[in-house]
Amino acid sequence: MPMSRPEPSRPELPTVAELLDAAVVVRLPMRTRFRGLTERETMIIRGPAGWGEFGPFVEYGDFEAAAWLAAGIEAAHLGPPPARRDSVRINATVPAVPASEVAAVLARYPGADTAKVKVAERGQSLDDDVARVAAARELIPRVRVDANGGWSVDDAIAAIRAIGEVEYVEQPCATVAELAAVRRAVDVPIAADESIRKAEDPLRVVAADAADVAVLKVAPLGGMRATLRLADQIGLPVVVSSALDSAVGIAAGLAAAAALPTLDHACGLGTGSLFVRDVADPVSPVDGSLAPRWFADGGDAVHDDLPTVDPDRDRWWRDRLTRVHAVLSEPASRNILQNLFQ
Ligand SMILES: O=C(O)CCC(=O)C1=CC=C[C@@H](O)[C@@H]1C(=O)O
Ligand SMILES: [Mg+2]
Repeated sequence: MPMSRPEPSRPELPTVAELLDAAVVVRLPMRTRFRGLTERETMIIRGPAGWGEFGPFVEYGDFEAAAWLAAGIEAAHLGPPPARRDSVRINATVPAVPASEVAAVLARYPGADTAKVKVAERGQSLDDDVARVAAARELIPRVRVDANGGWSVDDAIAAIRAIGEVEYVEQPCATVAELAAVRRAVDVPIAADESIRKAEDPLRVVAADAADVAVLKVAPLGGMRATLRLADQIGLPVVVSSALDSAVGIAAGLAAAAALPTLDHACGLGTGSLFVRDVADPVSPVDGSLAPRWFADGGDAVHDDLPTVDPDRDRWWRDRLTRVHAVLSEPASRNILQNLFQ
């Protein structure tokens, strides 16, 4: 069991100079296209409590990125919350690959009993989805699918019927009202992802009876403690999932998952397998589970030789960090920091 420590007292919000000094921009090449990406750019930042990650996707604006920065600062300056378990069951993540490639993807998740299969990929057909899910189902006991809001209500109902039994369907449509309509029409459980992490009010999915499962991502929700607080408020079974983070962000996801009072579903924290190269030694799941790790003195180490970016991209990320830090420092953003910093 990882040691439980008392919660640290509220430190000062680090200055932008402090963060910039301790930040490294990296570009991680990927094995397969995922979320339209073949490389993942992100920033890792060292602080007194270890490494944290600031990796909002490049198209995100500064306001949306503020929660991601809060998460990175929390990790680097406060460290993880007390753990309640020493391993976290994870799902295999199957990108929208041809059915013939599913076995090779699943082979990277030894012992996993759950696969999350991407569906509704732009430019592909329902037949592609049905074939990909069937290929996964042949090899693994439990399959969930994620449509990333790509279906209309009618398309979702038809697709869910064609795909057949699954553990749940994640974000079949874009809006909360559509999720609720699909949920009323089918027997399959519905999970909300974008409807929580991109929502002004993440609890609307509950008020609208729109979901059976909450997919929670540490970075867009503003950190590990924010994730735990939302898990408590939302009152649905939770799946902690990655934001396609480097090993540093995954460590924060694992820490949040390890700190939850209850965790009954496999978590989407195995996306390290999608990278050809990461910021630290990759760890493969053992018996379908990952042990929490933390990148700090006395814990795990990030590589000395990091896959850094060219000066233009480095400057772009540093400018972004500077702007987003300014957003986070505004009084109106204090709620994002949840009173964790002075
Ligand atoms: O949940 C998983 O198995 C992996 C994480 C994952 O699917 C995602 C990570 C990052 C961006 C998202 O498009 C995507 C998701 O929608 O859940
Ligand atoms: Mg999702």
